Amino acid sequence: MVKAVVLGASGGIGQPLSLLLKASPLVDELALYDVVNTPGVAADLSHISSTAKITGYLPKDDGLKNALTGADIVVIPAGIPRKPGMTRDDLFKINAGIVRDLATGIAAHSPKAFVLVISNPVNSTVPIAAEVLKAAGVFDPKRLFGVTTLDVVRAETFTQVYSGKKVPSDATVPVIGGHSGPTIVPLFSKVSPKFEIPADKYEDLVHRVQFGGDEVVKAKDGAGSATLSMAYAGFRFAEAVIKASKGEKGIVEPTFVYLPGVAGGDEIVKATGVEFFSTPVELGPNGAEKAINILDGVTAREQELIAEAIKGLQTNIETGVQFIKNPATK
Ligand SMILES: NC(=O)c1ccc[n+]([C@@H]2O[C@H](COP(=O)([O-])OP(=O)(O)OC[C@H]3O[C@@H](n4cnc5c(N)ncnc54)[C@H](O)[C@@H]3O)[C@@H](O)[C@H]2O)c1
Ligand SMILES: O=C(O)C[C@H](O)C(=O)O
Repeated sequence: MVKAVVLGASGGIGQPLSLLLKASPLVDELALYDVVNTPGVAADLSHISSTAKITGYLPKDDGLKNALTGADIVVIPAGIPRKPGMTRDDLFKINAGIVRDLATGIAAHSPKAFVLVISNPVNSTVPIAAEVLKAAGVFDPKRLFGVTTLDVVRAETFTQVYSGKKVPSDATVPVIGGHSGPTIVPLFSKVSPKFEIPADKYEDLVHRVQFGGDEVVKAKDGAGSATLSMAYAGFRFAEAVIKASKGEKGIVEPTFVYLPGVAGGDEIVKATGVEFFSTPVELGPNGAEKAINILDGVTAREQELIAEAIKGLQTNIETGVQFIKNPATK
């Protein structure tokens, strides 16, 4: 039996993500939580004939507790999205508190669940969730993930656009680092099986992967950021976590994790100097079983991109950690 919970289920990401989870044969029970509209969204989805039993909760009547109790996997797309001219870090002021409060609920009501954080800025909201879980004494680094799958999906898509060739279906373009502008580092040299990127397209391709989110924010013109592609990516990652938890072997996805708590992570901390980092992670029954170090043998240009990413990440991570450790200074 798998119980999935979506926190922020009535939003632009939350609704299509809930639709995909409701339609999935991997999910037996689906609980939707938001500060608005969940009874309606749940009623609507309940008419779909897939097997997942669905319920909707609002904050009243212990809604968060009831949604989370018994959860195996909790996906968090709660929080405000960007408008043109904003960076993801501009969302911190509001979203940091939202993620802190939801993580507090998870610590109390579903401390063993896999927690997938979508809310931006991911580079800071994941450290916030980690600090909340640590303070409650229930932090398991193998079970907390920042969802960076949309960067991987974009890298796969744009690679095809720029090369004019189909990326083999068994190939993943690894994207490492974090989830904002220059902290996003696609490693085209590490695509396996090998896939040549035309040299004259390389810089444009990297830029599109790093700033793909801005393209959508601009096109939506004040109506938010990526929602449908994010729901697709969020579902892809949630499905990977669920399949691995059921024993399926060989599932590897890049994701933003707390490295010191994941096997293989220390080596990456040594190389980067940061404790939270997105890297390909082998998933298993307990979550993140192994952080895979793909930093060796990257190109000189990729080396530069990684150094730039680390600078940004250091600040973002510290901002998140301090928000919980020293709330008075915020
Ligand atoms: N990780 C990624 O790759 C990625 C991609 C796209 C968007 N995002 C981020 O995801 C977040 C959501 O984006 P969206 O477009 O769905 O926004 P949205 O405004 O459409 O939806 C957010 C939902 O969160 C709900 N919410 C607010 N406070 C809440 C709380 N305390 N508890 C529960 N629900 C709460 C709102 O009511 C709303 O329904 C944003 O922060 C956005 O930047 C991340
Ligand atoms: O760009 C955004 O603000 C949303 C999201 O992080 C994205 O990459 O699309």
